[in-house]
Order: sequence, then C-alpha cells, then structure tokens
Amino acid sequence: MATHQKIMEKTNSFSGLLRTKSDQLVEAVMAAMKSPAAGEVAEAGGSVGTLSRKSSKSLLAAASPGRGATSGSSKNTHIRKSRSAQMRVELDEVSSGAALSRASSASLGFSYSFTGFTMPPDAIADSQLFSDDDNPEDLEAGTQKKTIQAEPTFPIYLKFTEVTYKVILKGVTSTVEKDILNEISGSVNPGEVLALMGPSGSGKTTLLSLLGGRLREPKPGGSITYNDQPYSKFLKSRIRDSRRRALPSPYSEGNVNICGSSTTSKTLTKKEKEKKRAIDVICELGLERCQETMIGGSFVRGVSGGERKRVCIGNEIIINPSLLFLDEPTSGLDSTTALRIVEILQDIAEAGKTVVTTIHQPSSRLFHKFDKLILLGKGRLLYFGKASEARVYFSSIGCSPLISMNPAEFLLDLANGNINDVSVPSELEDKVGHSETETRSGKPSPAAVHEYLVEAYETRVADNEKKKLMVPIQIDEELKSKVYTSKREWGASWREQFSILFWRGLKERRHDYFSWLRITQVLTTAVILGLLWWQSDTNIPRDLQDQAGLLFFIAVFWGFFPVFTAIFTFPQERAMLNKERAADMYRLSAYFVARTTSDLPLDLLLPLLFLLVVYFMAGLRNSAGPFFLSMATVSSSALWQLRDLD
Ligand SMILES: Nc1ncnc2c1ncn2[C@@H]1O[C@H](COP(=O)(O)OP(=O)(O)OP(=O)(O)O)[C@@H](O)[C@H]1O
Repeated sequence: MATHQKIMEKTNSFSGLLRTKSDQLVEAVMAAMKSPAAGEVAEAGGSVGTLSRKSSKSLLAAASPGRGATSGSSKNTHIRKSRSAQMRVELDEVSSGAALSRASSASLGFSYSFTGFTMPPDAIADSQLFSDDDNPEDLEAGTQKKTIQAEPTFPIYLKFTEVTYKVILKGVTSTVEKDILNEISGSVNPGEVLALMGPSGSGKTTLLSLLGGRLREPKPGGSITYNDQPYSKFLKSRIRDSRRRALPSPYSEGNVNICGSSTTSKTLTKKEKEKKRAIDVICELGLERCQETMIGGSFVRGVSGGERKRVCIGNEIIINPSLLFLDEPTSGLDSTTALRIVEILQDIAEAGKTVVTTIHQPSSRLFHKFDKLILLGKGRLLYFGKASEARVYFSSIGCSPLISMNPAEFLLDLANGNINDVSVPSELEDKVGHSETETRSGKPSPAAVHEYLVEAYETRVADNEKKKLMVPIQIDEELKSKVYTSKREWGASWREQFSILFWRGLKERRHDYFSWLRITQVLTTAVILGLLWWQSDTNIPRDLQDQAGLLFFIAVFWGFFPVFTAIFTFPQERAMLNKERAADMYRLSAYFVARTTSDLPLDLLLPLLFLLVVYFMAGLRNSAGPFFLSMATVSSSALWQLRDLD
C-alpha cells in the first residue's frame, strides 16, 4: 500500500510533457469513427479492415460457437481446474520421479500442439489447451492478468507504397550506392499490430525508422502517408518510438522514468487514471521489484538489461500515442515477459492505436498475436498481409513446412533462403542442376530461393495490394487535414516544462556531483594545495608572487575539472534530448533554461567547498570581500567552461 502511494506521488514528478491539447479532437474523432461513413473504411480504405481485435473477436465468437465468450471461458475454467488438479497430483508424484517423465512428455505434446504449422491458426487456437486469447490468468507467471487502460486517441492510418531507401557509401577511392530497402508497400490501421520480420540486416529497423519519420536523410523513395497525408510536424507528438539504442537516463529510478513521460491531465480524475495506468504499466512489465532502482549505465550498475528494455517500452506506451513504433521489444526477454509485452501492445492497439514493431524469432504464441506481417529479405518484400494468412500464402507458392515447426522459424528460414524441411516448388526444382543456383546438398541456393520468393510476391500479390493502397481512406476531411496542420501543440505550458525538467536535472546530476570519488578528489587537491601554500604571508613579496600562482592554478583547475564530468554526461544526455525533442515533449528553450539553472547550484557547490579549504589553509586575505571575489572568479571560470561545452 505504501509502495503504491509512493508510486502515485512519483507519477506527479514528471507528468505533463506530452499531453496534447486535443482531447476534444479525440472525442470528435471517436464520434466520426462511430459514424456509418467510418464504418465503411474497413472495406474501402483499409486493405484489411479497421475492426479492432476485440470487436472482431466478438464477431468470431458469435460465428463460431466453439470460441464463444461464455463457452470459451467456461471451457477454460474447466481446463484450468483440471490442470491445477493435475498439477497437484504431479506434485505428489515428484518424489517418485514419475512426474518428471510425465511433465517432459506433456511439454513435448504442448509444443506440438502450439507449433504445428499444418493446422490453420484458428484451428490451432481451438486446439490449444489454454487459449492465450481467452485466458485471463498468466499461468506461467502465476498472476492475474491486468489490462492497461489505454484511452482512445486520434486515429492514424499508415500507408506506405514502394518505399525505397538507398545510402551512399563513400570509400577512399570510390563511392558505392547501397540499396537498403526496395519497393516496400503495406499499410496498418488503428487497432492493428503490424510485425516487421526478417533475418538480421534485412532492413527492419530502417523501415521502422522511415515509417516513424525519423529517417529523412537521404530522402527515401516512394510514399509514406498518415491518413493519406504526408508526414508533418504535428505528428511528432502523436508518434512514439522505442529505439534499441536510445536508453533512459542511467541515474533515473525505474518508476520515475516510466511515469516520467506520462501525460498531464487537467482534472483530478484524469490524473488518477494516469497514475493507475503508470502502476498498471509497472506491474504489467514486471518492474515492481526495481521501482526504486537506478537505471544504471556504463559507469553505474543499475537494473538488468531486460529490465532496462522494459523501462524503455514503458516510457513509450504510457503516453497514449496514436502511432507506436517499437524496435525489437521482446528480444532478450523470457517468453512470459515477451508474451506480456505483446499482449500489452494488443491492448494498446485495441484502444484505436496503430502499432508497428520489429520482431526477431517470436514464439508461435507470440506470432499468432500479430494482425499483420511484413516479411523482409535483403531489403525486399517477401510477404505483406495478415499474419494468420502467411502460411496459406507460402503454401500457395509451393513452400510448406514438411515437419511441425514454429511459423516464425519457418518464415525466417524462407527469408534466409534456407529450405531444409520445406517443400520445394517446381519452379525452384527446375533450377537445380545449374551450378550457380544449387548448393552442395542438391538444394536450390539461398539466392535462388530469395529471387523466387521476391518474384512470387511481385507477380501474385504486390499489384493487388498496391491497388488497395491507392483507395483513399474514408474518413472525415477535417481529420485528414488535422494531420497536416503545421501548428505544434505542447502538452504543458513553458513553466510546467521548465519545472519538470529542472527537478529531473537536479535528480540526475546530483549523482555526478556528489559521488564520493569526486568529493575526495576535490578535497584531496584542496588539502594538498593548502599544505603547499600553507599560511603564505602577503607582506613578503616572494609569497605574494606564490599566491598569484595559487590563484591562477585554482582558476585553471576549476576551468577544466567540471568539463570531465560533462564529457561523460553529454553523449547520454544528447541521445535523450534528441529522442524527447523528436517527440515534441518540450521546447528547447525550456530545456536550456532548466538545465542551466538546475546545474548552477551543483556546479557551484564543489568549487565553494574547495575554496573554503584552500583559502584559509593558504592564508589568503582574511576578509569577506576578497573571499567572495575569489569565489566569484572560480565560479565564473567553472561555469564559463561548461557553457562553452553546451
Ligand atoms: N546508414 C547506413 N549506412 C550503411 N549501411 C546501412 C545504413 N543503414 C542501414 N544499413 C545497412 O542496411 C541493412 C539493414 O539494416 P537494418 O538495421 O535496417 O537491419 P535489421 O533488419 O534491423 O537488422 P537487425 O535485425 O540485425 O537489427 C544492414 O545491412 C545495414 O548494414
């Protein structure tokens, strides 16, 4: 209870940077969405439809009695009961060793029923002992599944057609053009989660950055539109992306960071909702244990790598964006946490948000949770469509798994050109026999498989998909134009931004300034100097000269000493500033003033301590005027250097 109260209090500490002033707009949008015109969007504009997963699930439930909500849940309750009974029996049997053998065979059976790719996904879902979709309990984690309260936002339909991206690699003697992405088309609607899959280096991260408007140099080819409009500054505050390299500040506490990006609310109830949301996110991401732990970094040991990743994800999802881009949110996490994260993404999408994520080797359970899938191979599109229909598509072009395997594994094998345990289509078989298209094992080479898959997609699917993408989205013209407005909306006033950044700055930097290492360094130098110039007499001309030397040394020392702290802070700070500014979280002026003023007391504290020791040990003039003048000189020389660095 006390911890929860603490979290509640901390939520206030940074709330406010991202709230857009468009709640009325959202309401208007929701009204527009409910209108019959908007209902037509699914068929007309969206390539696959805009029904959220919840609504489509209820439709499914109505259509198929086997998956009906009531019967489904009662079926699951029954299964859960029998499973827990079975577990009790197994626990009793542990001592006899019988449970172990049964458990291993049961787990084998489990993986077969989950990973079997010969059944259609719906049938797989029905055949699962515990359907992920209907089960409110996370059996592995042993916890009650909570759902994050995601509020509806401004809906954004993302379409991209023939996106091409090239970079120019300048060598010493020559310049080469490298194709990173080649004619990638697709779309994702509010309420959907699009997964970008492909082998390492296939272009997933590049595509994600392009879609998020983060990569504009060199200019990509093709078109990327948001509600049929090109990218505009307005979208900055509606888009959040969690990049792999952008990490939270190492000195922030986990929960502060998560709450840090939460939105400012105008009313108490909204505030309470947001606090609850923050707590939900912390619990959902399994971060309760590290709420008070520092994030950590290269020099400070903090939360674990997986926890840090979850903090990053929490930072992005808590602010209720319209478009959410995540780069490998589940890599390095255990399967339960990975599943939880994908479920959170589903919850977020269900509230009308558009979610795009790259993913590496998802488990079969995870794979079936994505609505749409893009499969990339060497920067080319191998598949775009419903994730659940990927298997059917590849079967239709003659590539079916010959053994039960995880669908994602199967697709990645294909994208890598590896067709072991996969049926070989006749067109590819014809190529076997030519040395350049055949491997030593007599199988078509990866390059030949890649070429075949690209060609198959282009001839059978690409044109159809492109035609669908050409159909304009049937939403209000006003909504469309909102995307294109050049007016920036700041969530919080300048004063609020300043105050939040000021306190955050103080919190972060106090670790730099009050580390025992620094204090010891400063005090030791001061004592050594004090001893060297011990009680020098101003009446003796030689001592006077020495004192001038001491003052020069102090000024130079404080000119450079703070620079060393700053040098280590800036790379981290710069990454955070870029990321937060890219999301229009605050004005640059607010950041600059807050940073300068929060640094000021800290920048001055150590020089003051230093001078107190040296001044009196060295026997400099014992009156207030000269002391404060020396203080002012030292402080200004320390600040001058830092501002130069800024
Ligand atoms: N600016 C650049 N200069 C040179 N090569 C680049 C640049 N950006 C991307 N690439 C190359 O483009 C390819 C795709 O990179 P990208 O990071 O998008 O792959 P990825 O699919 O996300 O890989 P991974 O899964 O390993 O992260 C890689 O071969 C990469 O080296």
